[in-house]
Amino acid sequence: MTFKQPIPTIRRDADGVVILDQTLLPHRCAQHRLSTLDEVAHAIRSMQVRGAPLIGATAAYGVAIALGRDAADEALDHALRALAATRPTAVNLHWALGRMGARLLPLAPSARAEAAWLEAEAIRLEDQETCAAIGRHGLALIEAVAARRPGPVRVMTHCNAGWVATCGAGTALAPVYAAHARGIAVHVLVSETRPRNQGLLTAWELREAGVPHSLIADNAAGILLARGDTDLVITGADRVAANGDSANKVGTCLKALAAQDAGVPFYIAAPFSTLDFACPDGSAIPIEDRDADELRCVNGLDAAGQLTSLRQAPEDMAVINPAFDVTPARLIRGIITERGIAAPGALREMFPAAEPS
Ligand SMILES: CSC[C@@H](O)[C@@H](O)C(=O)COP(=O)(O)O
Repeated sequence: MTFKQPIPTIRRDADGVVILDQTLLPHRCAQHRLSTLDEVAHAIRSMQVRGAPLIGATAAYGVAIALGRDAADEALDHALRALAATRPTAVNLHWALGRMGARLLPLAPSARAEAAWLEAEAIRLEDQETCAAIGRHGLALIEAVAARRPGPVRVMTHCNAGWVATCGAGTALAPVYAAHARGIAVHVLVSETRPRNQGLLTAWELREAGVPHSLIADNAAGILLARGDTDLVITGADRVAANGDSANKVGTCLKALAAQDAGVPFYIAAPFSTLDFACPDGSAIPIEDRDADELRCVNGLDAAGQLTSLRQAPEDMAVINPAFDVTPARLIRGIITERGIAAPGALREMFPAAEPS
């Protein structure tokens, strides 16, 4: 059964795109139209759109939007650079821009805008297929647990790697949706994911889909793993190095360490476009540092139901805010891709023809 996004995370609208604004979720479901390169770059930087596969698709549409105004070599070069500068860690962004550049640079300027729209649409549609295939491969892991013991299969995840973060069903949540569709009982443990609380997006989309879940504090993961309340951990990734080291939302590595200690298998689910064979290991993955106010302030609804930002730490409090961490390959049982589940140390053997992104 093909997964249909309840609200498209991105769709073409004439010479622009309409996005689901993730900065307002889970409190408000609002869509915005983006019609300039600057608006697209801002949407990615501010995380109105976020999640590695969706960032890549959005950037591809951003190129098409820019070329609709000016398709000369300089304008194309400017669009590719401006979008590449928005966020450093998710390699899908750079993969998508590389693909757009390779497709468009050889063309005459007059042919570029139309070709850019077609290529961006292709990236979006391919992501739907990719998510579905990740779901099919990951489903086998959930089925294996369900066959072993009664009761719901308890899957812990971190951040949001569901449909909201992609153009399809998601990556880490795709196996969960596939299991739910098959009638296999699952219960998802959703960590909050401070400071940006992407776990709330995960809890929101699971609730909308009727998938049982519990929101947990990030710091509760250790005890829930140690006392045997978790069968599997599955998270997404923003960049997987050639040796299998995987960057994902900060806090992922702590879950992998706790999972290893508790003997719970830890999996990464990511499309092939997240594998970066040009990056030898995790130490070469650029880690994004984000604004200190993400920690000093919390967003939520006030008593009148208005979205508001509350300061919880003084304006001048020193903050360190890395947005991602790197989970070493030795802690990862497998990487669930659309082409199958690979052992992290065997990516090159499993995908020998892979081009560096
Ligand atoms: C399918 S999304 C995979 C990852 O991009 C996701 O787990 C993640 O870390 C997202 O980070 P974000 O900073 O919210 O873009």
